[in-house]
Amino acid sequence: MIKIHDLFFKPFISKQEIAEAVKKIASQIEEDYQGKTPVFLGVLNGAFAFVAALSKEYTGDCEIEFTKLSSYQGTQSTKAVQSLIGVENLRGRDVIVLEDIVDTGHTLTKIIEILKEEEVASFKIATLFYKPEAYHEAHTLDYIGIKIPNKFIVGFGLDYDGLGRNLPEVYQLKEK
Ligand SMILES: O=P(O)(O)OC[C@H]1O[C@H](OP(=O)(O)OP(=O)(O)O)[C@H](O)[C@@H]1O
Ligand code: HPA
Repeated sequence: MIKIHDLFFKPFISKQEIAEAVKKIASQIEEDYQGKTPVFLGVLNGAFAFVAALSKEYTGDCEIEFTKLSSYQGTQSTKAVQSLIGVENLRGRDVIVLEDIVDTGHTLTKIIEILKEEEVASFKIATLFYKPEAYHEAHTLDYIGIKIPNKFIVGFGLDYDGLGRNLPEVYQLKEK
């Protein structure tokens, strides 16, 4: 068990399970994008670890870009998704959004709105973690690493109030 700020977390997803999920997504994308050069669009901050891991597994041509959106405060999602770094030069490109987690889907909805405005040629969504019980948006997710219950997690890019992103495995909030 670990303590971050005021809360306790228990081990939940191992490094090996994460590595397998990343490999699975990389090979699915490779199969779907043969002969193309997709742009991987990582959503900062949380997706940095997933983008780094996935891009090392991906053997085809790809470009890597980042955008920065923020919705979570503490352990709660807010509907006010702020765009902190915008996207550039995506017009006419095949974009694959790389998210560390899709939870309520508010962030994803905002990204999709932005990609449509940018007139990309196509877009798909890849997420390492997905909380189906929390997701209430209409858009289908194209590549899903690991489905998890609706409980707060940290590690592998995900934080609790700024801490925990550097943990190589994932921990789940321990309920009292
Ligand atoms: O589906 P949602 O409920 O919108 O949650 C998912 C988003 O929440 C986290 O980002 P956050 O807003 O915490 O910013 P961060 O990546 O900088 O931690 C995560 O990285 C996703 O982008
Ligand atoms: O469970 C979570 N943990 C950390 N950040 C998050 N952003 C959405 N869901 C989560």
